[in-house]
Amino acid sequence: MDHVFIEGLEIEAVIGIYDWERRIRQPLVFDLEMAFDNRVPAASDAIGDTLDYAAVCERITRFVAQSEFGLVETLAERVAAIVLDEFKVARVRLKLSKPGAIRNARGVGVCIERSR
Ligand SMILES: Nc1nc2c(c(=O)[nH]1)N=C([C@H](O)[C@@H](O)CO)CN2
Repeated sequence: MDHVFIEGLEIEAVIGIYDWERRIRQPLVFDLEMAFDNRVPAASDAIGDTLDYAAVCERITRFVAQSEFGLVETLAERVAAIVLDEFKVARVRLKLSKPGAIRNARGVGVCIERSR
């Protein structure tokens, strides 16, 4: 199966379980791999036939920037649901990284794969 991917989408949000984390915004990084048959847009050369990665980035950014979840697990699940429901994607693999959350680790977070 083909994919459309988004790599390193950076968005700041309120995220975390500690009191100090509720008072600041922290950077989050999203990587997504979305199952999509790219043969149709390849044949038509029409943006309307694509899974438009710009539209997906815009929607995720709008949602995440106003979110205030405690766990990265919750946020990842909600973003995956938006991609599946609103963009008619059959399967999405999503990695959500919270860089700088743990000293000496480049990033921590979750990887999930969900399908409709
Ligand atoms: N599996 C998880 N572990 C932890 C999370 C989380 O969201 N999922 N969050 C924290 C804290 O918010 C941490 O990021 C602050 O350093 C700890 N563990």
